Amino acid sequence: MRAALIQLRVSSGEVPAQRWMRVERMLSQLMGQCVDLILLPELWSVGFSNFAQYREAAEPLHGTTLLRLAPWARKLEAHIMTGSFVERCGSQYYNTSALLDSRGILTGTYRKIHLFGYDSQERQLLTAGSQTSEVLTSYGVAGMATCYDLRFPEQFRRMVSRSAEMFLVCAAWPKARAEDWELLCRARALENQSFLLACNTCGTCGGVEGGGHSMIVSPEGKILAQAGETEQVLVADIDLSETANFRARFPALRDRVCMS
Ligand SMILES: NC(=O)CCC(=O)C(=O)O
Repeated sequence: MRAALIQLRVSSGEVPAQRWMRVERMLSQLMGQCVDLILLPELWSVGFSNFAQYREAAEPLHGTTLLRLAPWARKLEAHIMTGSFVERCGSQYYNTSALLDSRGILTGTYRKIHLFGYDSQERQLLTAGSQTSEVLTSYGVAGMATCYDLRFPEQFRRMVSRSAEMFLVCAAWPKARAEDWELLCRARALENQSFLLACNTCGTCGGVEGGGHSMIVSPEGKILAQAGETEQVLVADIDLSETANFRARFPALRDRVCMS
């Protein structure tokens, strides 16, 4: 499987339309590259730290993000994990990401469970999701998660218990905690013997510098590909049979003991 992570620069000085233009340009550059799965970061259109814009930027589930990305999924014949957007549902607002299949059909959604309360208004403005998300794709079962969720191993273990074989993570993780980012991405992959694809932002939004370093981690916890600190598309080939092979060779997941 060939994956492409669109590490987008999200800066306060820009309007979402400018980011959309760059995203669509990067998607058009993927034409002919036989990419199977594309990921975008967390709240890339509004900007994670642009809290004052959340309400105005909110959209229904089948809103702008899905409507604009679905034709790209069809054109590129690739799954697209849309990154997250502010979803409006009745009077509630969520940090929601979606997975489109290569026909542009919505196959999975995830509402961020762990909202970030430190130095952030996310927890005041949004409602937390309550369900993990495991989506059956043509490449296996994908578990979806968002940024701060990386600090909660029980969420990833639950997804593995529900058959996840790889994790798709969108993020707006700051440079200030870059070491945590790498450590947590590798730990969640290794302890769950699963591929982990994590797509981050870069640029400075609301005074917070995005850390970049989007990465693809193997089920053995090794970084297979990693972006730098600037805007770029990270493309890498992944051998998904490694998951089953490693789980059979070193069957730690079979030795789980129920602690509750
Ligand atoms: N967008 C986020 O969830 C930020 C998380 C973060 O900065 C951290 O966990 O540290």
